Amino acid sequence: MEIQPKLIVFSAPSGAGKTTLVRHLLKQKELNLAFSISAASREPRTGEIDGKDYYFLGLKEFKSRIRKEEFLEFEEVYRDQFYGTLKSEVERIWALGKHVIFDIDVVGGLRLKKKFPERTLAIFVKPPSINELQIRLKKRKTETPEKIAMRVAKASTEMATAPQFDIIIKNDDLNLAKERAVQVVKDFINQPVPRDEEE
Ligand SMILES: Nc1ncnc2c1ncn2[C@@H]1O[C@H](COP(=O)(O)OP(=O)(O)OP(=O)(O)O)[C@@H](O)[C@H]1O
Ligand SMILES: Nc1nc2c(ncn2[C@@H]2O[C@H](COP(=O)(O)O)[C@@H](O)[C@H]2O)c(=O)[nH]1
Repeated sequence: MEIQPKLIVFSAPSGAGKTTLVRHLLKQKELNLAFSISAASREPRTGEIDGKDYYFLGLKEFKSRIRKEEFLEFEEVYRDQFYGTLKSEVERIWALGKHVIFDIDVVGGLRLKKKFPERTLAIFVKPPSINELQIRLKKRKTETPEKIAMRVAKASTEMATAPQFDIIIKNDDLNLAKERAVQVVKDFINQPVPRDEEE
């Protein structure tokens, strides 16, 4: 049976738990999801693999790809740190007959929703508080204190975008959040795409 490929977007402030929920969903094979590997201008963290976690392009190459209009969306999420979805990445996943799942910032998430309104489910992951974000990021040990401060400083503006998303998942109790994520994604991919957005 042919599938109607969809876009599942997870957006939130840094530390809310997007990656954790997306990884959980990718383990549910019956959902037929593939992760959209974003391009990033930053350096890889210890353990991150080029072509698996991100396409690590560096700033010069990233800007050159912007000029060549290779992105479906991109954003300077933090100062001099660009992230974006390459058009080729979404095409690659759709050619595999899979739905695309994204872990991207709130601006990028809403941009994709605007581009493909009917075939996108835009999910906002809501942390219990901004203070909790700081605690989680500290525990994650991937960012310097300065970078954590920069990420947390942006969080309240990002939280204000929550009502523009289709669904808000509160990520306080992680198991409950995982269950709800599986349920809403399952419901969405089982819905038909309205005719005007069919290819
Ligand atoms: N419900 C939760 N309770 C406690 N810790 C959590 C919960 N959900 C996720 N975490 C932890 O919080 C940290 C941040 O989670 P994660 O990396 O998934 O966030 P993120 O939104 O993807 O952040 P970023 O945008 O920086 O990539 C991780 O160490 C994760 O294990
Ligand atoms: N607009 C986009 N935002 C993206 C994309 N890929 C990741 N991101 C967001 O960047 C921050 C920081 O990520 P980190 O890996 O450095 O912690 C986070 O909010 C991501 O969701 C993208 O393609 N477009």
